[in-house]
Amino acid sequence: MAKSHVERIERDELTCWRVRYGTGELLISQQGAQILSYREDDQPPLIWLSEQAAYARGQGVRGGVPVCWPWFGSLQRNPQAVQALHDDPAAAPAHGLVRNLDWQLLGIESGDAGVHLEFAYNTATQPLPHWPHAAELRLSIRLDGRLHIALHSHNLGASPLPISQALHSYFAVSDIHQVSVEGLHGCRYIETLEDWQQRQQDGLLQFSGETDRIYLDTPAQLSILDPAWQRRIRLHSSGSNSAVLWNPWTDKAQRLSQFAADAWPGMLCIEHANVLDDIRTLAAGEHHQLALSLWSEPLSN
Ligand SMILES: O=P(O)(O)OC[C@H]1O[C@@H](O)[C@H](O)[C@@H](O)[C@@H]1O
Repeated sequence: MAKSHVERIERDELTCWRVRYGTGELLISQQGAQILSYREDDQPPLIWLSEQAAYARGQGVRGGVPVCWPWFGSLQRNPQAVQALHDDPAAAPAHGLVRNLDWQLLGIESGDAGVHLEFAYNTATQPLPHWPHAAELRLSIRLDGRLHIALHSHNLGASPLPISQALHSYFAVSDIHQVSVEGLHGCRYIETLEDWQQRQQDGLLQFSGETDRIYLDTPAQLSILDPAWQRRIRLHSSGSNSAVLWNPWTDKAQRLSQFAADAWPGMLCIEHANVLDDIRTLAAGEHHQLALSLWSEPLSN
């Protein structure tokens, strides 16, 4: 029977929970309900956390799985309907408003089958700056040999609520030059580094320079093939048909906060999302769930 254990710890200014189940260990901060790291004892981390991460109030932590909501990326690059919910789109921060705020921990269930934590953020009781709308967010995190993350949005208002969002997951890889992403063949993508031109993926995605792409019509199953670490990270999602693939490479790495200049070969972001023509408009009272399960398999499988 796998053993489980949950303990509350402080990392500098942030309250966190360290969660163990069997060979798995998760670290989660209350700020942003952000998964900071995830590893299984017998292998390198699955989720990457920067060596230069700062655990400071009001500042996103570099790495883990930040929640981007109620918009993803630059608000001004979002469809007009998403921008219109904000009082001042030109002054809005990237990646929405909830990644730097404390969420409420609703409960922890720990048992033989796994450990489950549930966080909530209610914009009716904890208003967001310049975004005067009522919605409840829930983030469910379950560790049971695999990691399951579900971001649930509920429109509490009387009008339709258009949102974009993402689980901005940073994955740990042996060396970005050697990994491939499987499952994107045939998908349209927006090349944000070249005037947001639309292109189409042909075959596996491999990396040879700065990458910042928005893939559309994405399937429910993607994977990261990592021969040097002899593993494949499986990613199964629901409620999402878009994904952002990002590696800053050499130059952008030097400009990023909390990011060592030589850290870029060891990480890859695959951000399961609802962006561009995959944004979701929740009718009054409607719910939407964006979910991701991840685990690794040895390459012989
Ligand atoms: O530094 P931030 O706000 O966490 O954003 C990191 C990256 O997030 C990615 O989602 C974007 O596509 C990149 O363009 C961006 O640089």
